Amino acid sequence: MEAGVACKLNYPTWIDSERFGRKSTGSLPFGRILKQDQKVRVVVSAHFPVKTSSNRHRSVSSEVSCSSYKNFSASTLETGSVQVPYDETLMLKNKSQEIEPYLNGYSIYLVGLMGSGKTTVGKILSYILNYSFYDSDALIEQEENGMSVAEIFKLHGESFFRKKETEILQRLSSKKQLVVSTGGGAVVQDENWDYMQKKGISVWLDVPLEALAHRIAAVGTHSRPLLHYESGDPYTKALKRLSYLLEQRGKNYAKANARVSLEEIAGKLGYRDVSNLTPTEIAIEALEQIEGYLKKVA
Ligand SMILES: Nc1ncnc2c1ncn2[C@@H]1O[C@H](COP(=O)(O)OP(=O)(O)OP(=O)(O)O)[C@@H](O)[C@H]1O
Ligand SMILES: O=C(O)C1=C[C@@H](O)[C@@H](O)[C@H](O)C1
Repeated sequence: MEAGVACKLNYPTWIDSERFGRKSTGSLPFGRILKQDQKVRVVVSAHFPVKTSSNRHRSVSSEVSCSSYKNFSASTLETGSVQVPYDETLMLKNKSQEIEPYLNGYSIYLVGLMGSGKTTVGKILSYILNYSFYDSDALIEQEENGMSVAEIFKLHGESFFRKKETEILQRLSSKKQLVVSTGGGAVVQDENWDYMQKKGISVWLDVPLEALAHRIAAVGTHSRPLLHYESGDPYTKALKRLSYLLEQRGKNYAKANARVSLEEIAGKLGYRDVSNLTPTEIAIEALEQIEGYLKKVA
């Protein structure tokens, strides 16, 4: 009787390169026919063409399986995984190319609490997708002759600011190929959702409150008027107010077409803390979630 031994190295999307073509996930198989009683030693060795100076690693799984000749339902003999360095910029580029046909020029509206990284991640997305970037808070400040959001709140009140925010979103809604970082409170008004959904996809950056409070405390609370109501050190002030805001707005953020949970990304990548995540890793996940949403509604 003849038998075949097959070996397979599974590789995930991010390992794709010109070498492997532009398939998504896949495997590199090889096989050999064995004569009766013949033994074979299998050594899995792979070189991944990832050029990177990064010391970040991800896991690639390997699998050795065996099947009888002409019978392709192989049984798995051994599975394992290797840690290989990866280049997050290359992964971001691959992901953006993969998503382009589905995205079809639709704008991306980032929603989330203050400090959730809408501006930081938004700029990365706009660069890689070749989209224009807008920050709705910054547009309001520009239109108010450079007055800061905090000054606008103080001088004209919150309702004036909210009206301006809606006007800005209405204006942006007629355009495609934008990445928009929206104000943290934009999700509260239904009208704003109509504008965001007109030619856009909404993405919620869901960041744990403690991480948000740390970020905000690091840059100071002075520019964020809604934190002025609280007392205590900057971290405590931020945490108290953000907890209240999330309670009020959680269901509004959850209306977004896609959700990017930093806790989930950290879990997936094996990081203990969300603060280990880079903005690029978050941007990659945002593209993945957008792709998932677009495939679902296609
Ligand atoms: N992944 C990250 N890791 C660590 N710090 C980050 C990350 N993303 C953003 N930050 C920092 O958090 C702060 C807030 O980020 P950013 O301005 O992008 O948030 P935002 O959602 O646009 O905030 P706002 O709505 O208040 O304008 C900045 O100091 C930024 O450098
Ligand atoms: O959460 C909010 O309501 C706000 C967030 C900021 O982006 C600004 O839009 C403003 O400070 C209000």
